[in-house]
Amino acid sequence: MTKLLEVEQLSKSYRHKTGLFSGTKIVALEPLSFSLERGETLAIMGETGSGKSTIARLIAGAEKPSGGEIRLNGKPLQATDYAERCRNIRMIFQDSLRSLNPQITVGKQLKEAVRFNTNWDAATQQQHVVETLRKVGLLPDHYHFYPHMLSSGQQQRVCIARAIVLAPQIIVADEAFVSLDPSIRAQIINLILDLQQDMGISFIFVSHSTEIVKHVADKILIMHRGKMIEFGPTQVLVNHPKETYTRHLLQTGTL
Ligand SMILES: Nc1ncnc2c1ncn2[C@@H]1O[C@H](COP(=O)(O)OP(=O)(O)OP(=O)(O)O)[C@@H](O)[C@H]1O
Repeated sequence: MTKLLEVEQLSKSYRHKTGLFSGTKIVALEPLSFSLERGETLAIMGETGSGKSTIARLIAGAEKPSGGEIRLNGKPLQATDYAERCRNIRMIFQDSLRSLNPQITVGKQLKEAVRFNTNWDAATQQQHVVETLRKVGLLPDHYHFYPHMLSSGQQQRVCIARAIVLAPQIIVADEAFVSLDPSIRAQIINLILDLQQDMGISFIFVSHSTEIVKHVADKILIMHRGKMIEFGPTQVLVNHPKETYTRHLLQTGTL
């Protein structure tokens, strides 16, 4: 059976644009391959600068790879295929709360995506947005709220609503919940698990939290200095890691 997501020999390099090292190459990601099945959750872990966000951005299409291929349901994703990728793969960024427009109501912000991606009439669009707000634990009335009228936990729910409003196949979250209070973070993580069951969405999330990763992830990908050093089912990596680095990271929570 075709896998939902296949990443093959994906790599990324940057060039220093200015200064003494102008023109020299920075290898952010050495060629790596992995795959993800429908409804699975993949956690990407590793120290700062190891390439985690680069993988997240490449999968979400926020950047172009330097090499390799990403396939969704067996079909290669082209960098130019913006509309299709936007529908199927959504990203929740680190600063997602700031990405909400303070001057536009929650409902309108969500409706924009629906308007651009469907041919539904205005009433159906609005109904779909209200349903989506319900799915993330918000009320129909929140449609008319401006972001500042909501708590940070509710704002995070809006960001999740925005990510699921087009029923994507994959959501990529890059340290999206790190700034939340621990109790709210737990609620948001549980919401994601519920959505995953209800909608069959796959999640890819970058995290430094061993506790959350063990709780949520089916598979873990460990990065070290731009290289994937280990990838496999969570139980295998936690109980029988091949690399000392993975053991330190998952068993003691230290690098
Ligand atoms: N736009 C860019 N231009 C040049 N170098 C970059 C750029 N983006 C990332 N890098 C470099 O690529 C490497 C990997 O960065 P990346 O942000 O993917 O790491 P990370 O593991 O997500 O780190 P963190 O945990 O701090 O977010 C780093 O050395 C970084 O400096």
